[in-house]
Amino acid sequence: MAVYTDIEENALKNFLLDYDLGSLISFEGITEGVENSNYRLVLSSGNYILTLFEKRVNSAELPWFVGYMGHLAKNNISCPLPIKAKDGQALRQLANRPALIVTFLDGQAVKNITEQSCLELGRALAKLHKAGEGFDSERSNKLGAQGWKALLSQCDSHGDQKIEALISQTHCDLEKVLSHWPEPKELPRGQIHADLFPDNVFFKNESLSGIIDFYFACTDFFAYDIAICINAWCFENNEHYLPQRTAMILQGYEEFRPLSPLERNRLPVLCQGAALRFLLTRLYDWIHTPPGAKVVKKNPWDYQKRLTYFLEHKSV
Ligand SMILES: Nc1ncnc2c1ncn2[C@@H]1O[C@H](COP(=O)(O)OP(=O)(O)O)[C@@H](O)[C@H]1O
Ligand SMILES: N[C@@H](CCOP(=O)(O)O)C(=O)O
Repeated sequence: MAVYTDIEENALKNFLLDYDLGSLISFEGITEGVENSNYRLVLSSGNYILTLFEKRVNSAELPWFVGYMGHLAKNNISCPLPIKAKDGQALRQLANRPALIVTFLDGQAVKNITEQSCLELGRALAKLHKAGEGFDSERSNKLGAQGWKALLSQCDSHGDQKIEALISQTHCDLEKVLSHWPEPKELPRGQIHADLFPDNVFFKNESLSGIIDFYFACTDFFAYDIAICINAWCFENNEHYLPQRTAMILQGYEEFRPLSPLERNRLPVLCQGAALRFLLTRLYDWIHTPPGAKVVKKNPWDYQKRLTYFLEHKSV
């Protein structure tokens, strides 16, 4: 459960006085997620999500996320819309954390990934990339290739042999990936979601209904966002790669944004990098998450398997 920060009912009621959203009916911490503390709010005006930003989010960058989500919502992307308080500001403070209320999206994460859901994912991703073109403020990818070595250097096994082996193998794999990582100008770039896992894509009546969790969004290669989706959506039981799912993501994507031959050609290395990025953050969290935190830690070895797959197979 990802609730790192508890909130008191009275503090929440006081906080809500700054908004025109009516009165508090109920609220509860949300069990899913790993990054921030999320609460579902039932207010007299409807349902909302309250996020208290934790560890990885730099509060100076929050206005970028708020601006980006607002821009997407204005451009017909079904995503959470930040709610402004009476003073016109969406970003506030609660329980000593930066806090944001956004609209609640209907729908649920897909239970069984199908080729049809991958097709819809590809379409939605291309539309997201196109819609982001009008938002020209840049946010560098802090978890991009230039940050991987620093992240790995902060991982210490503390004598655990299994983790030691993972760290040591990752040092070798990281060098391999970096040795042929594309130069910044080599591929088309723009605003990307950067964490479009199945839990961040909602479906309703079998159709894709919305995208959430934009707090890793940044400016990077569009094709890297596709590579993240291939990692997250196209493996069965974390073991078996299903290329037909990738084909469907690409088919859906190219209906709205055709890939250049170079983007296609670089997809395998981008898939390696995407696997490595999630391996690294999961490894970091595996080691650093405090024992009492109400969060289910994610398994880094699942992404080591993907990385090994993409290092051994140079096509997607
Ligand atoms: N705008 C939203 N509408 C509906 N549910 C949401 C919304 N934002 C978050 N949630 C719920 O909260 C959960 C955790 O949100 P998420 O942004 O993925 O958290 P984290 O960034 O901490 O991992 C989601 O899986 C979803 O169930
Ligand atoms: N998707 C990442 C972790 C971030 O979790 P989310 O709940 O914010 O999507 C991973 O699987 O490692």
